[in-house]
Amino acid sequence: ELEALEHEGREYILQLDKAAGLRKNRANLAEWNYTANITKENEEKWIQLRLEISKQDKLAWEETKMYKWQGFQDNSLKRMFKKYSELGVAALPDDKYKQLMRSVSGMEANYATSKICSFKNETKCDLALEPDITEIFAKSLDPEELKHTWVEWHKAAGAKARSNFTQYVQLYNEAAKLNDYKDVADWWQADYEVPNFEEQLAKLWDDVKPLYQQLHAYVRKRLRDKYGDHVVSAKGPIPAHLLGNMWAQTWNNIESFTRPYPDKKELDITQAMKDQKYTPLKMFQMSDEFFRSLNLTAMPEKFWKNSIIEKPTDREIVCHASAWDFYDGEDFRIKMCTRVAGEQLRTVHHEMGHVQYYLQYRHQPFVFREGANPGFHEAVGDTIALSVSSPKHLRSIGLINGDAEDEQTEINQLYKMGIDKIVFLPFAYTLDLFRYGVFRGSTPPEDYNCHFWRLREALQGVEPPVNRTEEDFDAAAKYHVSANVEYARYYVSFIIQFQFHRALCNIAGEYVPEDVTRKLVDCDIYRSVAAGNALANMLKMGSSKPWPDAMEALTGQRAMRADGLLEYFRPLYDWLLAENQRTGEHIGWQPSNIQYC
Ligand SMILES: C=C(C[SeH])C(=O)N1CCC[C@H]1C(=O)O
Ligand SMILES: [Zn+2]
Repeated sequence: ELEALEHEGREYILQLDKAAGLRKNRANLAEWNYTANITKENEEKWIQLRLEISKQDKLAWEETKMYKWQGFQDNSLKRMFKKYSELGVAALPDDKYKQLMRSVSGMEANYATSKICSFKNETKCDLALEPDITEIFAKSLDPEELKHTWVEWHKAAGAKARSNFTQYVQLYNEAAKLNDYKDVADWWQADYEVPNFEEQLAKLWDDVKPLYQQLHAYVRKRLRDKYGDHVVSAKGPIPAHLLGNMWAQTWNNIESFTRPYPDKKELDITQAMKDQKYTPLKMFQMSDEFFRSLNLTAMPEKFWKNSIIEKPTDREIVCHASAWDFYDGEDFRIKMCTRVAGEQLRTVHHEMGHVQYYLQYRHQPFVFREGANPGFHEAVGDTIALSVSSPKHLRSIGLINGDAEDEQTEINQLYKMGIDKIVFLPFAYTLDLFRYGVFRGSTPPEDYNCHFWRLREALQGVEPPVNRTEEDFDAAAKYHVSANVEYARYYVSFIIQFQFHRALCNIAGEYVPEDVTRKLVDCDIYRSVAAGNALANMLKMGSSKPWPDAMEALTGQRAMRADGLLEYFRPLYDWLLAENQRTGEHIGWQPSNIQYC
């Protein structure tokens, strides 16, 4: 009898899954049409379609509830039923669902179309985040220009989003409760399927904090050397506008004047890419070739036809890089306003990693066509980029000229990787610790900006360039806050990508513990079919099993741990400890003199 019920349940869920796949295809096409051409008409079409689809989702959900699936034998079948037992935002009544959709697309459109006036020419007021403002932050060494650009962007993209954001929090929390969660923080953390996710994040930060503090102290000293102690104090937080990035989330753009051994050549490959006439298409073709060298899947023909890899000039689009699965097994796309620069080559690999994951799990039921957890999806491309960023690989593709690997160039290399990977962690941690507080109500709207900056100062040791008030809303000046994209996934990714990298380097024979000729920092898995097959086996699983199973399949570990990252950066940590002692630099930071609460 139970056999028959389970058999009937399987028939049902597989047919439901196919129908759900078609709905995802239609929804993603409508979202693509809106974000690739931001108009009121396309926004309305996307909202109407999601409303129509929510009705079909609700019918399917009512029917699924009738099955006694908890008692089934087949774990995979139970996992499918469990996932389809959660309705999602469609649980909201129509009017509230529409309001929620409008508040998010309103924030996202504001972010994507915000323009500011130039510091150097105040009548020129058409500067967009990409490429104009990003280029200013990458190149300008004028603290006043950087301050102006920072303040204007945060006014246009942050403050303007405050009312939409407040409404979004209210409605999204209602949807969370309708799905049996306490609040959205609870809902977001459920995707990681561990009971103590937030404690795990805190433990990882405890493990990495000493390394971050040493790097922070060293960079603050080098910035003080550059700009003077009236701009950068000896013991306070670092002013956020001097770190080469609007959100101070990666400091790679200040490598040229802060690297440990300045007489050794610069490792940033942007100039070499420009000299060699790199184009966005060439960057994508190189990434595709790297994946193929691992015996992974080539980008399908539709990818090259349908993707947008350069900023269009005839319309407004969401420029923030994104990868898309249209759930039909052949239509996969990237939308990116690509610039020819070193950090963009990493982003290209990041996005191509998403598409490779889509390709590897495209035979799974639709409901399992996800990352093992959201952090896995963000880690694939970055893991490949760790090999691409190695001096050995960059030399092999002619982006850096030969230089004997000595102690000093290795420290410079680890420093370059550290100001990208280590400094990102407290930024990512801040962004969702802040939003957990917002969704839980411990951060009410009147405290949004004060709590945001209190966390940024406590964890990142950065301060705003000027005083802030609750007229501002600086969190929304970051894409993911304006676009309702959860961010702990990146914090997880920047930890587990080093576990993945170490495992793949081991399999490729590129890394042997304690063997100085096989160091992790020099590892390049390029052309290792063995490494590619191991990665593919993990990617093929999608979310069909709990993520510890996927982690174990590739690394032999069942938990996310900082040991991979700490092993990778060990030589840099030792160097920073000695260097900061030599210069007597204060480690850590005292409270800022800037007012923001
Ligand atoms: C490139 C993407 C698209 Se999923 C991105 O948002 N990333 C990649 C690294 C961190 C985060 C960011 O830019 O804030
Ligand atoms: Zn991503």
